[in-house]
Amino acid sequence: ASPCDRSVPATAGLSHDKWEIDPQELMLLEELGSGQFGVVRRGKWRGSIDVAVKMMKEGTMSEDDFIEEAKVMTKLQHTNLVQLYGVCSKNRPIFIVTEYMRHGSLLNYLRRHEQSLVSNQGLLLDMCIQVCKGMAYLERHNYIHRDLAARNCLVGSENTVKVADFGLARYVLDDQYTSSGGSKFPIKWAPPEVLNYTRFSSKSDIWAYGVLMWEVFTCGKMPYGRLKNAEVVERVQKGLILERPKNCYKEVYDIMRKCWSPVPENRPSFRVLKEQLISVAQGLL
Ligand SMILES: CN1CCN(C(=O)c2ccc(Nc3nc(-c4cccc(NC(=O)c5ccc(C(C)(C)C)cc5)c4)cn4ccnc34)cc2)CC1
Repeated sequence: ASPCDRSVPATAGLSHDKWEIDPQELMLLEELGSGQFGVVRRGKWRGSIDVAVKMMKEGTMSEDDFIEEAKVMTKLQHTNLVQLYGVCSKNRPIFIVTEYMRHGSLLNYLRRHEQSLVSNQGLLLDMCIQVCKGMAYLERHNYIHRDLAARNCLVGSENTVKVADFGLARYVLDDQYTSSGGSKFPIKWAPPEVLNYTRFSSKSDIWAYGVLMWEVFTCGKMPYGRLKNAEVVERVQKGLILERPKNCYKEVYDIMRKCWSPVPENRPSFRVLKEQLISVAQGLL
């Protein structure tokens, strides 16, 4: 019945949990890759909507806590956030269903298109601005990403770039990933207060965003090259920062450096950063 049909009670259709997706409405297609949690596949929802389906390997995440959080995540909606459509939580493994991004991770995209991107500072800056817009939305909603990096952003059609997996890090059970001493902890994207006290905040997301800008302007190089995590921790605590990428505008590098202020409060907000990046983009083009 159409929503304006008076004969049907207004709450019809809301009886089941809105964030719960019926697996029978999903058609699973090719594998897109596998990550921390297991296999990710492309799919079709209700026959026509392109989706990505994360099939959560048992024992990799605290599922009940995540399912609870999914209700909040589905409400976070922005053109630069990969939209969570819902979860299939009635059987195992649980599925996380999101909008589909056809060009894969930003990191792989940068590496694959280095030749055409390296001379296109305008496009690189635009990618950074898109990520900043998504992060400014999360900041406004007091939502911390906790693992912002080019590998956790995705590229869709027309060079759209979106932030993915925001907040998901809280539900990972592998303490090699969750503890700052673990082998899988993203040390190279972490500020001093996270290295020392695992104190996450929107200001620690800002530090990670500065490293993501460095990844973008180097077309996907590994920050600090082959340095071991312990050596990076030592350098960051001594106040050493990443060098200016080759042919990266000075104004852009100056903004990166502000994201790496040792004191969290001295780092800009995503709201301020967005304005600064847009004015640099206008000044350069
Ligand atoms: C021409 N090229 C051919 C090759 N190619 C692809 O194969 C390709 C195409 C599209 C892809 N799209 C997506 N790929 C993924 C995907 C694929 C593999 C692994 C993952 N990531 C994960 O599984 C994962 C990410 C983060 C985390 C924590 C919690 C640690 C932060 C844990 C797990 C995501 C998710 N998506 C959500 C929306 N769209 C996508 C991924 C890959 C890209 C295009």
